[in-house]
Amino acid sequence: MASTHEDPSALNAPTRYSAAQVAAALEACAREPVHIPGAIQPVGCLVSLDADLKRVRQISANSETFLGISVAAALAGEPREVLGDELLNLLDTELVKKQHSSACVLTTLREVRGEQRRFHAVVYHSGDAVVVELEHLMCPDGHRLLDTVNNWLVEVGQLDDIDVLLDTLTQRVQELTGHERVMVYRFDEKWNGRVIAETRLPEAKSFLDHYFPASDIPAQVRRLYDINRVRSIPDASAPAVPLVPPCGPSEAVPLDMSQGVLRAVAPIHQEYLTNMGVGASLSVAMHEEGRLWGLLACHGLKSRPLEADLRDALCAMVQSTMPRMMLLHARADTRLLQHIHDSNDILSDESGRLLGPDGLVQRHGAQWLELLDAEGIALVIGKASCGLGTLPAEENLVAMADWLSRFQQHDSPWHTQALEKTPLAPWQEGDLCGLLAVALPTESTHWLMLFRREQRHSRRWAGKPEDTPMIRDGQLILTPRRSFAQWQDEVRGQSRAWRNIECRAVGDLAKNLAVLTSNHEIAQLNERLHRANRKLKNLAFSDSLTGCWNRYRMEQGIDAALNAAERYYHPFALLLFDVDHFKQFNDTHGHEAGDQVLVEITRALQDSLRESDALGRWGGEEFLVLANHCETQEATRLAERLRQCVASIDLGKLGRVTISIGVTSWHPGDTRKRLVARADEAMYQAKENGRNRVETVEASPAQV
Ligand SMILES: Nc1nc2c(ncn2[C@@H]2O[C@H](COP(=O)(O)OP(=O)(O)OP(=O)(O)O)[C@@H](O)[C@H]2O)c(=O)[nH]1
Repeated sequence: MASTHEDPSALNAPTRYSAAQVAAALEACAREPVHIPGAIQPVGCLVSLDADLKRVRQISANSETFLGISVAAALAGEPREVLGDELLNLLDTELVKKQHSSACVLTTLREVRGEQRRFHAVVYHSGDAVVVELEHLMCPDGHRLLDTVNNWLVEVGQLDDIDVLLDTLTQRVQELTGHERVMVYRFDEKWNGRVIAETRLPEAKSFLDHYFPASDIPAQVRRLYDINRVRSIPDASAPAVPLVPPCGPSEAVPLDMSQGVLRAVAPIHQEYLTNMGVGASLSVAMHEEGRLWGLLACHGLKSRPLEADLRDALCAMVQSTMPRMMLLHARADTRLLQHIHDSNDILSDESGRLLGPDGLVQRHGAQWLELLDAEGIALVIGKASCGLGTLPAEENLVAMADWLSRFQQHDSPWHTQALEKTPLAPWQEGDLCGLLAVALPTESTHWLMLFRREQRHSRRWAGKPEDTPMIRDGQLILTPRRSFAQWQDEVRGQSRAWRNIECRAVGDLAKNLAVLTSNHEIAQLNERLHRANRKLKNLAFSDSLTGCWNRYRMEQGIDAALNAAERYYHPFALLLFDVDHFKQFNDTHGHEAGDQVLVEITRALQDSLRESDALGRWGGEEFLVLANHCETQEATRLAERLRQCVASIDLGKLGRVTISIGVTSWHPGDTRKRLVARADEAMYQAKENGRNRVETVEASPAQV
């Protein structure tokens, strides 16, 4: 038999009951007033007094056998006669004067039928009344119990594994109380219980790993566990002892016994225990950060008297287990977060270049998938996505992200175990039915998504849940289950649930990814800006035909050289040249061929110049060489070398060209204009003197 739904309360209903009928039955069950039964269990005796402790209001019908005083005498007499002076004084000082709102435990000696008896008293306020619940203390051995609790405190501190911790707790409790079966029962988010640890004797059947539907422990019973951690039923079949009178003198409802230990067992619960084969039961609530987390549940196959002191010691053991368990949970959670943070520590790849979204997912995705136990990870950025592992098609990822962007809050994770039950169902693919999605904080259309596969599993229920409901007086009511024989259903269409800590880890991951992808976008933008700047700079400073410096850049170069020369006396020279008979060349071979010649000359000369020298086009077919750290003689030698270089260029069918070079060198007091004019004069002389030659003009003596 297979069931695809998740709600165990629905599981309780065979198909002939409607959902509304089941809901109404559950609600009726949850209203059952279990805290005001008007009776107690026979293991003790209850006395309720006026708040000023002057009058007995109610007493349980077993007072004669328990305290040696008849109900009539107790109600007519003084509280002192019922409880004894010692307890009455303690009540006054410990509960009334200190205004305790929760229950206190007191012990007292009192004579009963000529014999001194020791009593354990749980005392508490209930409405206007002060309530005293008395139990006999048979063989008080406080030291043994203190030792047991102390030993447990030491042992608990040494256990580093939650499963071992809970198993050990059930073992120690079983050794202490002798119950045939001791279990830790954990609630899920829908209040179904699952037995996660168990110690039992061979005669008790195992409930380990079994589920109990939420209706087994209805809401009002769970609420009682928030008020009162312990529920002890030493004899499940013992008849209840009524309170006399049934209500307090001025009250219309029976006494609220939420804080006590003797509260009578509701008939429905008695029937439940009997059907389960349980003769005695003891449950201690386990809270995690104020919320009921589970129960330590002890079952005796027969009735099993339980010393009140032992019950208190057991409660202390369970309470001291919870902080340790929370610590171990917190440690495991911290480890997960730490792993996620560690994997984010690498902000760039080995070469120092920032990785883009795709690079990041490819590089770290496998690790994240392993840590988060997921099948696929995708980063959806607007209309595009990148990812790793098993994922829906890109258009489906984008459609899901689009829906999330429009309909979900962006500051908290969105998750599901069953996509088919959400509006994202149309885009679900295959068995990827679990999704955890977090918006990147920088951009609401960017989503980090993790997918989990369906995790089909069987749930073993303790008894067939359909056994529960029945029709009484034309109404569906919940009755205790009659059969606890194992029954199994199969859960389909669901992935493993996303834990809170996993949501947090993915939230942190999304934050880091947002920073990394923004950094990458900024880096890319910078790179583009840088390239554009370089291009602009080249355009502004270089000659478009030859690629050498343009006139503007050359002027800057001469000015810089002039400054360096004036300040540090760094000499430099200018070489101005143009192509001989270039007009004729152009006329013969065409302007384009002329251009080609200028390019060839530039390439050849640039190869033969030093790094510190610069070649620039001064205008038309005129070029300038700025030769740094260079005096006239050296400059003239350089010019000669350049002349020869040009003359040796083989232009194929175009033949060869020559250049005439005018050289001048810096003299103190020179300006750019003066320098260029001297170079021009020198070049003119070279032309005049026959071309294809070098001439030098020094500064005039007047200038020197
Ligand atoms: N192809 C080409 N020709 C250019 C360029 N700039 C200037 N010229 C030409 O260069 C020639 C220069 O001619 P002129 O100033 O008469 O001098 P020349 O013919 O070289 O004679 P000399 O300099 O006296 O040897 C002109 O025909 C210009 O059109 C250019 O960028 N490309």
